[in-house]
Amino acid sequence: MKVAVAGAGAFGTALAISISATGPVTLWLRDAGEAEKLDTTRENARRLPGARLPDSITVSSDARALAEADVLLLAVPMQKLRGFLQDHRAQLAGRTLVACCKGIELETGQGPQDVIADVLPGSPLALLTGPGFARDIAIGLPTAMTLACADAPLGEVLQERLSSVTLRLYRSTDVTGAALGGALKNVVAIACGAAIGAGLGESARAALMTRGNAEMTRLAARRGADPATLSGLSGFGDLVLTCTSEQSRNYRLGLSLGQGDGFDPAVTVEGAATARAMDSAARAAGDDMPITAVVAALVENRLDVPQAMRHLLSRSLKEE
Ligand SMILES: NC(=O)C1=CN([C@@H]2O[C@H](COP(=O)(O)OP(=O)(O)OC[C@H]3O[C@@H](n4cnc5c(N)ncnc54)[C@H](OP(=O)(O)O)[C@@H]3O)[C@@H](O)[C@H]2O)C=CC1
Ligand SMILES: O=C(CO)COP(=O)(O)O
Repeated sequence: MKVAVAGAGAFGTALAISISATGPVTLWLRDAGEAEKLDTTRENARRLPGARLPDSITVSSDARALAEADVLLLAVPMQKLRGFLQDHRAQLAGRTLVACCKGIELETGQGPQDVIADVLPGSPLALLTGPGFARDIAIGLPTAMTLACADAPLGEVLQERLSSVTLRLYRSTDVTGAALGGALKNVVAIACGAAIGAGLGESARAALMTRGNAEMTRLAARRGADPATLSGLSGFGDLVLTCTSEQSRNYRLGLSLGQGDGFDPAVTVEGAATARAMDSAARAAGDDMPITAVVAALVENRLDVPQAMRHLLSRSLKEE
């Protein structure tokens, strides 16, 4: 089975390194100059400095490399996924597509699996998500993630090929639940970073994580997901990681909002657009998503952190 990773950002590079331990893999990136540099230096100095590319990784910017793969891991940011699929529709047709991004498309409210089905209907697809920082995966620290695939036999094949000695993949057939967990934990991480950045304390963070988890689970269940998925790696697991570590870009954006600092707009922070997309969808559907609503307001500068916290605390008292 020929495997390629599309997108040589931090995560795509880390996945290629991990998968190369058990077989050859192609790492595809769109920029020919960057591809040449990466191939020569064998280090992604821009996105994942310090991690060496093993010889079993072939670097390419040639779109034909996409067409040659049986399985393609899509490691581009959520808001760029549709454009990537449209640009390479011909090469991607017939391939098994594994979405590795976490988020909800701002314009449509769709998750990665829906965007793939929209652009390339009928493509066999899966989702790779869960708690794992690119750097940890790249240097071989122990990591467990979720491989979600509605087609159970295909899920088993992918789980077998994409797992390694240090990257342990658990299978699920609940693609909706896994996708929503991965998307929404980033929103809660922004809220937690904002609380810590504003000096509101660890108790506030614990409250946000717990009520955020309740919000994620409620929404996922309403959309047909198994609530148990949200207690697993792709939900609770990733929520814990992202809400407690400064390695997380979503958490760091929250910290900067709480501290009143600027944040580099070039950094990939999926939770910002996802909060806005989910807030609109929740309002339209009459769903109660208070943490998502305040994060959307924070990233749109409609509220500051003290106002956001006052808003959450002044809601009517209820049963847990
Ligand atoms: N980093 C991490 O620890 C983890 C990330 N993820 C998820 O993986 C996804 C990607 O994140 P990450 O790798 O960190 O992001 P980065 O910002 O590090 O990299 C994004 C990559 O996507 C490429 N890209 C953007 N648009 C396109 C396009 N239209 N066509 C081709 N390539 C494109 C960029 O290329 P260029 O350099 O040319 O702009 C860049 O290489 C996100 O959804 C994230 O949530 C999931 C788990 C862990
Ligand atoms: O999803 C991640 C870890 O599981 C990475 O989180 P950030 O995108 O916030 O850096």
